Amino acid sequence: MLPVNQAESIILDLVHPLDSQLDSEIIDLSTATGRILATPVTSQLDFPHWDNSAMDGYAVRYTDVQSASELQPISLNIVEEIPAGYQPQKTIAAGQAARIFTGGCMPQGADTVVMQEHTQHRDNQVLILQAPKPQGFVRHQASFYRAGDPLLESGIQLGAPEIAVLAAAQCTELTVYRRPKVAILSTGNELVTPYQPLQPGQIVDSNQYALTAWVTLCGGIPKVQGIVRDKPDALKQAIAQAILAADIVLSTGGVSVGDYDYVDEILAQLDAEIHIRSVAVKPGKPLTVATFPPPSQRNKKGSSHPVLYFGLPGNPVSALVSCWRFVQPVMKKLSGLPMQRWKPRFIHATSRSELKSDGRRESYLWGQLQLVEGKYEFKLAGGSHSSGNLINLAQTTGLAVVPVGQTLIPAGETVQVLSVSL
Ligand SMILES: Nc1nc2c(c(=O)[nH]1)N[C@H]1C(S)=C(S)[C@@H](COP(=O)(O)OP(=O)(O)OC[C@H]3O[C@@H](n4cnc5c(N)ncnc54)[C@H](O)[C@@H]3O)O[C@H]1N2
Ligand code: MOO
Ligand SMILES: [Mg+2]
Repeated sequence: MLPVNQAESIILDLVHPLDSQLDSEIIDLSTATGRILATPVTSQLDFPHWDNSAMDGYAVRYTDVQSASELQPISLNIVEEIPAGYQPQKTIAAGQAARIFTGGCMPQGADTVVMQEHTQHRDNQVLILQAPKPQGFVRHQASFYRAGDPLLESGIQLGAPEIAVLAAAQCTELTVYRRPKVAILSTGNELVTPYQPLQPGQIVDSNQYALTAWVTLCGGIPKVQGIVRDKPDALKQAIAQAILAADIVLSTGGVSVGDYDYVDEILAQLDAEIHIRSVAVKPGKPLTVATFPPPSQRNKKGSSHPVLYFGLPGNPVSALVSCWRFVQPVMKKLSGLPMQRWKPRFIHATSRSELKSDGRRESYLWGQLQLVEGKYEFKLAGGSHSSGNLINLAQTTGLAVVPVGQTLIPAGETVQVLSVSL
């Protein structure tokens, strides 16, 4: 059994991130949410595009109004009205002002905006009741961003603010990394789909659904391979097919020492290189990690990297915890995210209850990470912490770690919690 940190570094060393040229695609802005830029983006537009007003008020020449006060207001002639979207036609001369609204273009000659609250409007005249700051309330062209400068770097994942920036910059075609393809297969004679009636001894293949959901949330493309029976020939065929379909293969079940646990044997028959067979982690001890050589014969578009195979344990909690702990950083690293985004995130939190372990394996206890008055707390899920109990896994946001050699973390103590949120 490998210690968790050793397993982690072996696994992460096996990952070849997608290639920014060979593994990229051009997509439209409207479908870009969640995608990762493969090339930097530059805009040909300045931000703001032109000098404009930050307030509803009057565009003036600062020198005209610098001495204005309530006692000695200064009167200016209004020569034009400038709502947003209107191109000013007049140049503001001495003694003149333009009525202007937020977002309106500054007219020639004016350099300052006086907010409406510091003025009095009479017919076509405005009284300035307070001296503004020079250039006050003017948003100057290119003061936020200058055309041609770098706008967004490659490796950035596109969320709402980035999508807004790209839209404003009229960058409507984007080069992003393709989404990693992940083949998912479940092994087990006892498995049926959620749509089939259960016969005695059968259970539902929940892992297929859990992993499909998780891969989708990670930004991958799940390639659902279905249920494979615990028969060597069927398994061999299914694994051979899965590695053709994907960058990563996730199988569940069949990796322990039982008579029907064939995964490792089949991987060896298919000439996979097996890097890990078990890890000192609870849950998730039987974890097989293997690679298949690059698919050189396959006439596949994209870079040729080894296919990474994860033989995850069948127990539903073990399968998902193994994914969170070991495969989540793999997915992120593969996807083109920079290191600070793919490294597992451990958070110091105060445990609300005592956390127990047998001390032999690094134990991961599931529950919720909560921010209480600015500090993280860990709330252990109630009920059994058996790796077969997926029921209380619902709503998990963190996994509290009890290190090897430790059997108890008392309530109120600090614990390291792996955040599983994406
Ligand atoms: N003698 C030993 N027995 C076991 C050991 C051990 O060290 N010595 N390790 C135990 C641990 S820990 C785990 S974890 C499991 C892992 O078993 P496998 O990966 O071989 O998985 P299976 O035997 O196929 O199934 C285990 C369990 O999970 C259920 N299962 C399987 N697939 C699914 C699925 N797709 N959806 C939902 N549930 C699934 C299956 O019915 C079994 O109950 O081995 C222990 N045994
Ligand atoms: O490792 Mo198993 O996952 O303890 O149940
Ligand atoms: Mg088994």
